[in-house]
Parts: sequence; C-alpha cells; structure tokens
Amino acid sequence: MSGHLHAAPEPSATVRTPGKVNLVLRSGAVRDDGYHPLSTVFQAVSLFEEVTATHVAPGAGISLTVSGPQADVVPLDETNLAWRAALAVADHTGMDADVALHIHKGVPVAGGMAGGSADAAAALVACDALWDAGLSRQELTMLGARLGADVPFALLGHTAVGTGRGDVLTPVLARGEFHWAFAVQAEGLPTPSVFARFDELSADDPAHSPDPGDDAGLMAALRAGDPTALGEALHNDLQAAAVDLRPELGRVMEVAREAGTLGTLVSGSGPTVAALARTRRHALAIAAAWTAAGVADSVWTATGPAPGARLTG
Ligand SMILES: C[C@](O)(CO)[C@H](O)COP(=O)(O)OP(=O)(O)OC[C@H]1O[C@@H](n2ccc(N)nc2=O)[C@H](O)[C@@H]1O
Ligand SMILES: Nc1ncnc2c1ncn2[C@@H]1O[C@H](COP(=O)(O)OP(=O)(O)OP(=O)(O)O)[C@@H](O)[C@H]1O
Repeated sequence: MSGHLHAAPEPSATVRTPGKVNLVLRSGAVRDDGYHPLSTVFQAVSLFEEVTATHVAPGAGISLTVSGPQADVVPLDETNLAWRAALAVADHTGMDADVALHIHKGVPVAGGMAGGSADAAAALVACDALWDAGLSRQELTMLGARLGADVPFALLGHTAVGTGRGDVLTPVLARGEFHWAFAVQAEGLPTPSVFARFDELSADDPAHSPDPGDDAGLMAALRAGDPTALGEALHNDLQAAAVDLRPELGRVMEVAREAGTLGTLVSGSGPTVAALARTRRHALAIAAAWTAAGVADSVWTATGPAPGARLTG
C-alpha cells in the first residue's frame, strides 16, 4: 500500500430540471423584437435533464460532454445553452468561467418540450452552487430569461401561467398527478419556423393580441386534479402551424384519440405530440398504440407536475 491518500473527488454540483408541456398556449402577433406575446400555462413533467458542473484547473475554460438517447444531435460548443448559462453566471459574478459541464439528456431534443432550456436552467444553478456564488432565485431567473423564454419556467417547475415571452411566471395551484404519453419525432422542428408559419396563417389579423381565452375551466380542472376536465381544456395556437409543417402529426393525434386519450395536442412548438391519459396504464396503452401504428420514432410516458431545478448532488 502506498503512503498516499486517495485524491478527494473533484467537487461537483449536479442539478436536475424538468421538461414541459404547454397545457394552453395562446399567441399574439409578432412584436418588433421578433418575439410573440404569449398567454400560456406550463406544466413540468417527469422527464428530466441532469447537468453536472465539475471544478477544473484555473484557466482551463469551459468544456462540455453530453450523454443520453439523442446526445449525438446536441451541439458541444459555445452555442449550447448550458455553456451559455455558465458564461452568464461567470459574467454576472466576475468569477472565472472554468468548469467542466456534463449534460445527461432525458427530454426529447428540439421537440417543443424545452430540453435545451432545462439544460440552461440546470447549468445556472449548478455553476452558482459550484462557485458558491450565492445568486438569488430572482437573479438566476433574470439570467435565465436572457438565455431563452422557457428557461425561467425550468427553474420554477410545477404548473405556472406564463405571459410576456412566456418568461413572466405566476404559479398555479394543481392537485394530484396527471399522466402523459408523448410521441417523439426524430427530426425536430425549429421553434422560429413554427412561429413564422403561425404568422403566415394569421396574416389576416396582423396586430392580434393573445386571445385571453377562458381558462376558468382549465384552472378548475387543475385545482380539482380532474384529468377529464383538463383534457377538454387543452389548447395550442401553434398547433395548426406545426401540423401544416408536419401533416403527419394529425395522424399521431388521431391514433391517441382512438386509444381514448382525454385530450391531445402538439407540445409547444412541436413536433412532439402530448396525450393526456386517465392512468399510468392508459398512458402506456396510448404509447403502445402509437408504436403499433408506426407514427412516432419514440414514445415516452411521464407524470406532471414535476419540481423545478433542484440540486441532487
Ligand atoms: C414555444 C415555447 O416552447 C412555448 O413555451 C416557447 O415559446 C419557446 O421558448 P424558447 O425555445 O425558450 O424560445 P427562445 O429560445 O427564447 O426563442 C427562440 C425563437 O422562438 C421564437 N419565439 C419564442 C418565444 C416567444 N414568446 N415568441 C417567439 O417568437 C422567436 O423566433 C425566437 O427567436
Ligand atoms: N443543451 C442543449 N440541448 C439541446 N439542444 C440544444 C442545447 N443547446 C442548444 N441547443 C440547440 O437548440 C435546438 C432546440 O433544442 P431544444 O431541445 O431546446 O428544443 P425545444 O425542446 O423545441 O425547445 P423549446 O420547447 O424551448 O422551443 C437544438 O436543435 C440545438 O441545436
């Protein structure tokens, strides 16, 4: 036995963040800054991203590795949202941006479920913890909103109303557990293309505001934990645009209806289709129906709501 002690493991911080589905998404006309005013209700679901931030030698800079089912399609450079999040924390605090990041992806990539945004949120919290920067939730949320409209919700989790670009959040009371099935397509849809198609489809009303809608039924369903009522209240203004770009999504929703879904819609900007189920077993049955019909490249099941960004190690 040598006289050396084992080197202590490099200190690291691991943070878990959820993907999301928009239970309702209403969009107004494009603003001068290229964004659309939204009125949306997010629900975080139990598909999680995990980001680990590990100390490296001073001056080593940022490095990034990615694992998980679709790791090969995720950028490994400074365009990655987790990388940009680490830089944002360093800039904001004056710390040196020296960190090794690892992302384990559990949310479909470019699927309209905010996987990249979840990585940004997780990297913000992980770097804050690793560097002992002591940022408040408010500061993290402000940094997150600059990285992407969906990032603040990945920090918060659970169920929340989003206004502005989707980044101004108000938590919503939801009781119980909702069961979801997701039909994922290998080829993602770029969010800007879906909003651009939405603009073309609504060109007859170029100045419209997001329809305030009547979400009383949705809120009551969430408060009561009533999946049948929630299924009836699901709505997505971007759905027509996503289906226009990917007509095969119509068939995906039809198969979910044949399998008795309580409600089905395109998740966010798509192309993932979400179906609300009565039970976990029913969610598995809807997923099996998609597989049997050959309409999805992969099928996933999850529950919502799920917690926001949490340090797990
Ligand atoms: C579709 C949703 O997922 C619904 O939650 C989000 O609105 C998208 O959020 P995100 O991917 O975090 O969006 P960002 O990364 O901030 O923006 C990507 C692009 O999406 C479009 N975008 C996004 C959000 C918004 N309210 N209006 C938009 O028009 C813009 O073209 C923008 O350049
Ligand atoms: N950490 C990341 N993980 C995945 N994609 C990323 C990441 N950082 C940047 N990207 C880029 O962003 C694109 C969209 O990825 P993401 O998975 O966030 O889409 P999304 O789920 O549709 O997002 P949203 O629902 O927020 O619109 C990818 O095609 C990829 O090029």
